[in-house]
Amino acid sequence: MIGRLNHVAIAVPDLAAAAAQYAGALGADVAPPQDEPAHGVTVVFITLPNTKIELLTPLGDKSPIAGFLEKNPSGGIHHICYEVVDIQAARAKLVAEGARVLGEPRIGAHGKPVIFLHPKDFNGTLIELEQA
Ligand SMILES: CC[C@@H](C(=O)O)C(=O)SCCNC(=O)CCNC(=O)[C@H](O)C(C)(C)COP(=O)(O)OP(=O)(O)OC[C@H]1O[C@@H](n2cnc3c(N)ncnc32)[C@H](O)[C@@H]1OP(=O)(O)O
Ligand SMILES: [Co+2]
Repeated sequence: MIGRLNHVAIAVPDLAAAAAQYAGALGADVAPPQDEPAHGVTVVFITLPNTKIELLTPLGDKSPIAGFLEKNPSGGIHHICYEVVDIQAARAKLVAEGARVLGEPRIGAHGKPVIFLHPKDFNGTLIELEQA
């Protein structure tokens, strides 16, 4: 069911510093910051030849990544995002298999519907699915 790796997301305490490090020390193609108020994060996308990196920092006082950064104050890998062809079909299959799907599909940073799967059901890794 899952297809291409769309992005690996890294939660960071200082978005500007992390973006500058990727652009400078790592010589990467770094896009400007993008506020995503519906998701409680500000993101910076970094385009690699075979996938993307999403740098994330909290936006607002109810960010879903606040707890993660409290536990990992220097930052860390927060989620991985796989593409699926049909998000509703993927959601129905995962619910039928007993996985905890975190809410209904919502429009993500690429203007496409996304859902999240609880990390405790997937080897300690938070999974995002994005409709391709
Ligand atoms: C910009 C839009 C979009 C895109 O298009 O790319 C995004 O990427 S938005 C990204 C941010 N949004 C989300 O993460 C939404 C889904 N996440 C959630 O609903 C919550 O973060 C969560 C996964 C339910 C965790 O909630 P939280 O309150 O922070 O933690 P808990 O205390 O409930 O945690 C339980 C348990 O899980 C561990 N945990 C938490 N987060 C992660 C993680 N990212 N990776 C691995 N494990 C995680 C946490 O440590 C707890 O474990 P124990 O301590 O063993 O109990
Ligand atoms: Co993401």
